[in-house]
Amino acid sequence: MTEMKKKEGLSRLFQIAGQRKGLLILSGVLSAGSALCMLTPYWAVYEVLNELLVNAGDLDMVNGSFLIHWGWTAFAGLVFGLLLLYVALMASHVAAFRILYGLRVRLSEHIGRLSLGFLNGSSTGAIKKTMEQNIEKIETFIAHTIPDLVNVVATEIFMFIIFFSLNGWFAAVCLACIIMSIGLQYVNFMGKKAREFTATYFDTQERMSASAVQYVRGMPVVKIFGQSVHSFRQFHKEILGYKKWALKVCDTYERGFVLFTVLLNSIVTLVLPVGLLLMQGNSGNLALAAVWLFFIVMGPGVTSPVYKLMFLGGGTREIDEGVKRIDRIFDENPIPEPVVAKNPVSYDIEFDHVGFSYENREQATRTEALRDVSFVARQGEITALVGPSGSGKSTVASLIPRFWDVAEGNIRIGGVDVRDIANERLMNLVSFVFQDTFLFYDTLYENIAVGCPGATRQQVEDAARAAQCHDFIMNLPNGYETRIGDKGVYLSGGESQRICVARAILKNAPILVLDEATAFADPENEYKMQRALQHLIKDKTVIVIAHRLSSIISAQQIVVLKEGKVVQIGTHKELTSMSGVYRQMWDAYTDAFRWELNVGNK
Ligand SMILES: Nc1ncnc2c1ncn2[C@@H]1O[C@H](COP(=O)(O)OP(=O)(O)OP(=O)(O)O)[C@@H](O)[C@H]1O
Repeated sequence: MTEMKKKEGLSRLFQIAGQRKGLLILSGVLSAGSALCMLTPYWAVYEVLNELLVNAGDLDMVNGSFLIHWGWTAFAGLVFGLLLLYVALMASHVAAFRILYGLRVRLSEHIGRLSLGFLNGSSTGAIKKTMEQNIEKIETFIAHTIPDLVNVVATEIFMFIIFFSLNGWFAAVCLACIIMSIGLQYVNFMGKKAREFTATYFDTQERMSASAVQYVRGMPVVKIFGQSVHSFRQFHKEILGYKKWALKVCDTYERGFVLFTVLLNSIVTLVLPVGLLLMQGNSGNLALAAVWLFFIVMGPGVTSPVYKLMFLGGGTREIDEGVKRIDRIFDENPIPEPVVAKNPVSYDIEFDHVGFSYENREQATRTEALRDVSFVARQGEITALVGPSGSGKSTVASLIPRFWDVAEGNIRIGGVDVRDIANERLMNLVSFVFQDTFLFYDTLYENIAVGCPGATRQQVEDAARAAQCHDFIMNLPNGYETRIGDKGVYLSGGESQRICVARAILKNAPILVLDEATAFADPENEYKMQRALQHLIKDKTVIVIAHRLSSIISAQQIVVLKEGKVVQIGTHKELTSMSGVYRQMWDAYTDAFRWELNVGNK
């Protein structure tokens, strides 16, 4: 892989395509053969013109069967050419889909080895786009662009062989037109400045579509907060920005493009005077006249492959960008597996002087999230993490299953550093109920059963009962077989979260991390869920991140974080009996509660 990553642009694309060299060479050869066959009509036109001109004085002398023979030859050439092209495209498609399959498998395997932090972050949208669209673009390159490219180049080469074999002067005029126009396009589009220019143009285009999406998506917020003018102003600004660059691009490339088109279409204009000059001393030369006529009729034919070449070039740039994004994921380092894996037998979690910073590679910055964090979460106890927003609670929880690796200190499970536990084993040790629930597009049964693939139906239903979701599932039209998202079946935030809790209950891992797990529940369900959790957490190491302090009063230990540091540790009783961050939070919480009651009593 390392060797592969060094290449960029077209050479990188050809390197990927090279994985199925045999099929692609076959496709190229067939495509070139098809180009050759497709030129038979040109040859036929020349032969027919020649026959007609030679016998122009007495058309009765024209050999009719000769003309019909060439007519059939042209037809056969076309049919055979199309047939070859069909087989060539079949070969290139087979190659493309095999390469795509291999790439997707390798990418999936690689993503499977990456840290969960990378996957859980904002990059998931980009990964999805890479897996779907960017890989699809490679299909376009291998299945279409390569055979097209071979076809276009072969057509040009064969055409010029025919042209030069007929007449060097006329052929040279056509060749000069083509070389000059391609050169002009190259200067127009390939210069460094032009590339930067195009990049800015694409950026403004992307910003405009992003802004449009935001405008539409944020419509409820925009309406409720009366921000329509401001929000539309932003969208309007992006449209104007795009317009400015679109006009600039048109203005800049206009002259060059016009010149390119004029030059390409000037073949006949140049062939005519050259023919006149050649015919001057040779007015009776009918063979030369036939050739001249041939160039007048067929000369412009060499230009269409050039146009095709130009569009192929434009498409290749976009594919190249897609490959860069694929390589960016391959560049992401997998989570290192321990050389000698150790297996913890007890499940106390110990944070020992842990320090951690989030890294933003694009902007080359770091955000320190945790500093010198030390505490022990004991097995069979609930450890609650509390603290103001941004104090690092979620970060502490995510470091346990190695979403990221610590920068300083150690995290140990049963005395074993998490980095010394095999990744799969670590994943089996920890159940995580996230703040943002995730349900698969599948039945509710499968959504719960995913927690423990070998579970029986009874176990799945028991888990659902414990998480207080059995009743609402049974009220749905197809019960456990209801598919989420189908026929307008959607679950509320609380219901989705309970499905995730059921999944965690079924997994029955010795370590349970609950990130705001009961946040969406109404008081009655919260009580029921608390009871279910009580049952679930027996003998387990439980870490709860909670904002509603009432839900963690009974926790055996509360770790209070502030600005990434542990500022207090104790039980609710101990922490409320002393001044400090927790007391302030508790006072604020109970004040808010009293305020709510007072308002409610009025
Ligand atoms: N993926 C990330 N990339 C960069 N910085 C991050 C990332 N996630 C969190 N942070 C930063 O790390 C710090 C701690 O965030 P964290 O989410 O752990 O806090 P929290 O206490 O869980 O907050 P909240 O209660 O609001 O969920 C914050 O300053 C936050 O901005």
